[in-house]
Amino acid sequence: MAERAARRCCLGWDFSTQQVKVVAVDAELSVFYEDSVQFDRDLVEFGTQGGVHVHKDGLTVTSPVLMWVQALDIILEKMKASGFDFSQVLALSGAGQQHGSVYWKTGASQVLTSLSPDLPLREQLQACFSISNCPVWMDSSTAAQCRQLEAAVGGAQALSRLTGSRAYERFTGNQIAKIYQQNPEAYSHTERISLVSSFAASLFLGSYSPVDYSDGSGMNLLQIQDKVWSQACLGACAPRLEEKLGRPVPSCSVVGPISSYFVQRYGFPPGCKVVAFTGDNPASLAGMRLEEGDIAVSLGTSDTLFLWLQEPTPALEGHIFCNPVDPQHYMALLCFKNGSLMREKIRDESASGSWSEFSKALQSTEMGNGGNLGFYFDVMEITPEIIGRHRFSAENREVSAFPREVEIRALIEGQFMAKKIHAEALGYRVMPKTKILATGGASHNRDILQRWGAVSSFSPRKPALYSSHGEQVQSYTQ
Ligand SMILES: Nc1ncnc2c1ncn2[C@@H]1O[C@H](COP(=O)(O)OP(=O)(O)O)[C@@H](O)[C@H]1O
Ligand SMILES: O=C(CO)[C@@H](O)[C@H](O)COP(=O)(O)O
Repeated sequence: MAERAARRCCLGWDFSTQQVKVVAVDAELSVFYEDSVQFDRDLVEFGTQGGVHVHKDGLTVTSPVLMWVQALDIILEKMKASGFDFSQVLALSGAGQQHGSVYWKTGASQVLTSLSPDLPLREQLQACFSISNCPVWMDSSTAAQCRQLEAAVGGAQALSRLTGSRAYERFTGNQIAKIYQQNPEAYSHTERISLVSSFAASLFLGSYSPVDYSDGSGMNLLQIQDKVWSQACLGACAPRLEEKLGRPVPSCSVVGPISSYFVQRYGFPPGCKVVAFTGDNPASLAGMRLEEGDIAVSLGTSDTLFLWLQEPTPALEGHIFCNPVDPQHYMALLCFKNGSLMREKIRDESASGSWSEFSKALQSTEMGNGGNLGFYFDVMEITPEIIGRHRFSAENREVSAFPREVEIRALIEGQFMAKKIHAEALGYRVMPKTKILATGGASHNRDILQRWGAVSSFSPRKPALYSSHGEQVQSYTQ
């Protein structure tokens, strides 16, 4: 305990789809404290599944904002109970699931700046939001708003050149437009709109934290080259939007010292710096120290593929975001919605809910699956827009079912084949020195990673595959 008390550190937070996580990192970059609060397990009163509520239309997907606030209360109390020495925290920053948005009610900023250290955040912030269920990245209910936005700026290609992406249903500008159109009263009572990342930073700051360039690129609102809001896009989405968003800032900006609430309640030093929070994928690019030529695959709730780019190359598929490390550079990203939750479903149906049974099935089947192929999209996919389960036998006939081991391998090979095909179509190239770095919950599963390595090796140039802990899972030499 004495040693822990003397350890100066920085905290990293992650407000992701299924949980809030924290890590403490010391001066040698060693992680010496980790904790998490899982929404479904630890906050059952909110009744989420996978951290979200899927509405009756099957398209609208939201999360309760107070669940995120309470998760922060719980995790800080757990840290305090474990004897964590907050006085040694020099700075903190973090990440949030991308695209989700939080709507602060008029007067909320006053509450944020005058929080009482005697009460948890949840109790004090309950009346601070004009929308209690926040749209999140899994939402695909804004097709109409997407078409309106593209029409307003001269088409999908023009929007992509300007903001890095054609209109996507989960992107925040389209979500804001839907809220303005369907609930104008709530919109007019909103004084500030945050992303999940800048919302989390605002809690620590005790005032509104700006949106950073990198996460701001996932809104269909930011001109990614000039780093300013596009007036055409703002105007197409909702009135008086610029004042509700505030000015965007570089992702590495120090946005201020920690709020006195955390100093008094937990013992943080008053000088503890809050660095702008960003999106979880940009944060992974920074944290994995991705270099040019490397490809990262994040296997969180979503599966994403991303890489560092010098120059933006906007297209009709995939996204270009501002780079979180170097504001002159960019990152490219592909997002697949049917990631971990789809794997969990097949695990439950075909492997008795056990990852080790799932692994055994992968080990007992051959690469290529005897010619059987499967593509599994239980929810409307993002890349490409498709839904349903599609299985093909070795004779290329569509079939309705596979034996369980074949089903499991078809899922994993199909998921990674789709990633490879879409990535190559966008010009991602696996070079002899390419490292493929894997992160996210499913990257702990060596058997899944090994199949991914095998699918990558269909390429004539063969990469090495690493887990986020730097362990080489598979190496292919020429
Ligand atoms: N051993 C494992 N094998 C495969 N998937 C796993 C394993 N452990 C965890 N996962 C998956 O990781 C997912 C959560 O990943 P995580 O990166 O924590 O998500 P998020 O950050 O989006 O909340 C779960 O949905 C789960 O399916
Ligand atoms: O929509 C995207 C990226 O564009 C998702 O990747 C979200 O950022 C959610 O991330 P995870 O919770 O799956 O890590």
